[in-house]
Amino acid sequence: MNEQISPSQINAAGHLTIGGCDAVDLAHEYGTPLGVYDVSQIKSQIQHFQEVFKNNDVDYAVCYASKAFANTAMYQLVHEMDCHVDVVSAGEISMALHAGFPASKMTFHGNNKSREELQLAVDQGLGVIALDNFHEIDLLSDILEKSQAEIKVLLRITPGISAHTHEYIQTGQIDSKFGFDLESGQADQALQRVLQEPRMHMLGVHAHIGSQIFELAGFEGAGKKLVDLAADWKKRFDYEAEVINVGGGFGIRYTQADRPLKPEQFVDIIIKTIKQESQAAGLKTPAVWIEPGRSIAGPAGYSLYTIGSRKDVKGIRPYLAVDGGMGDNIRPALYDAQYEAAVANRPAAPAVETVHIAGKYCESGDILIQEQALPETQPGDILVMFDTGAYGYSMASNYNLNPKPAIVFVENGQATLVTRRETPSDLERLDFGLNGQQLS
Ligand SMILES: Cc1ncc(COP(=O)(O)O)c(C=O)c1O
Ligand SMILES: N[C@@H](CCCC[NH3+])C(=O)O
Repeated sequence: MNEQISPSQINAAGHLTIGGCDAVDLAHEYGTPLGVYDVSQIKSQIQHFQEVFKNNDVDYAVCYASKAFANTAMYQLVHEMDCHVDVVSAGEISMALHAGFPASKMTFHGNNKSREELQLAVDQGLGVIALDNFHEIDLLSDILEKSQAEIKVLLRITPGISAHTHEYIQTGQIDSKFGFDLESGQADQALQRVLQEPRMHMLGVHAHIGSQIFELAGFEGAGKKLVDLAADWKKRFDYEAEVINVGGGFGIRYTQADRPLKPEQFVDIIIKTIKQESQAAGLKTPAVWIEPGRSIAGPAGYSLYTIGSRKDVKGIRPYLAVDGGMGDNIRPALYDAQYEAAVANRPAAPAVETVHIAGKYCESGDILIQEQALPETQPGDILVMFDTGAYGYSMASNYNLNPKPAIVFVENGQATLVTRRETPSDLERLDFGLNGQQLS
């Protein structure tokens, strides 16, 4: 049996349960592909982060990086759990506001925020703008002056750390599109500029070295660099950072080959590093902010698919196709990301073969799992893919005009539909006919 499944998750019918709900019943009731989130897993990961901060006696904010997975219910849930959020677009800001998430607890990120997005952030009174470049400082300055408003800012720094992860999800190396570079003096210039802006309140520094990182050294290095920078700024510009935000990126287990530290263990070491280095440099201990996305949403998410066609090729692994694929999870095609799966209606059955799990999209690269050991399967069986909660639904597309799946939250045996499945009319709603008129 897959090591992701504990015997207590198998019910009397022999089916996998998620959050106390029968996965096969969920698939039949809500249809497939289906995203299922175990709410108690989300809550307990957030609590683990919060406990680590409390144990280390530092001021903090856990800012959920909502790009990992956002819908109205998720914003409500993380608000209930006393989190801040990291938002990166007018869409994320609007949905968070719609969900009742307080603007004051949002940090706005992005390497090319538009004037309209910055204006929205100012009008709504967002808590913090993470400034990424000089163009943005000019835009924000102009907007604040015209709106007679003020706002807190963080400076996003590129710390010059190449984290060991897929190159598409590295962000801390010098050759990066994000943030102010340290080596060339850009970061110093940005600080001096912001300190002259009467309507910007300089809160502190930010760095995010990348995503799905397992090595501690990168996080420790980023923490040290940010404290060194804060100490240097205190000395040279008489400015002391109140907040050091180390971003997210804590790696999670997708397959047996992954053996990361627990996300809160990374954070514990980051906090200790920042505390020690600050004391050694004669600085007050700053508040430590983190921005975990994947580590909160990823392990709590499961994708349910219905198994359909099968193609056996002589001498080669069979292709077992499911009713979703790269449209609801682009990660295997984009990053060669690895996942594990099981048959939800027979999770304890012994494996008899190794198959490719193929999606239904018109791309040869639409393979969700290259090698998955499975028991014998028939069309109609329900396949569960584990740890799909981050960057799956949020990166979903309508390729081949397939609708995006529904999302269900489960907890204590109760299921709640929180995002309905798209329908063909959802896909047509933005279109006009050749004559420029909406077709009835
Ligand atoms: C600025 C920033 N913060 C936080 C995150 C979240 O990262 P992760 O989902 O790996 O925790 C990202 C995405 O990589 C990011 O760009
Ligand atoms: N989308 C990426 C993570 C990028 C995070 C955004 N900076 C992934 O699926 O792994």
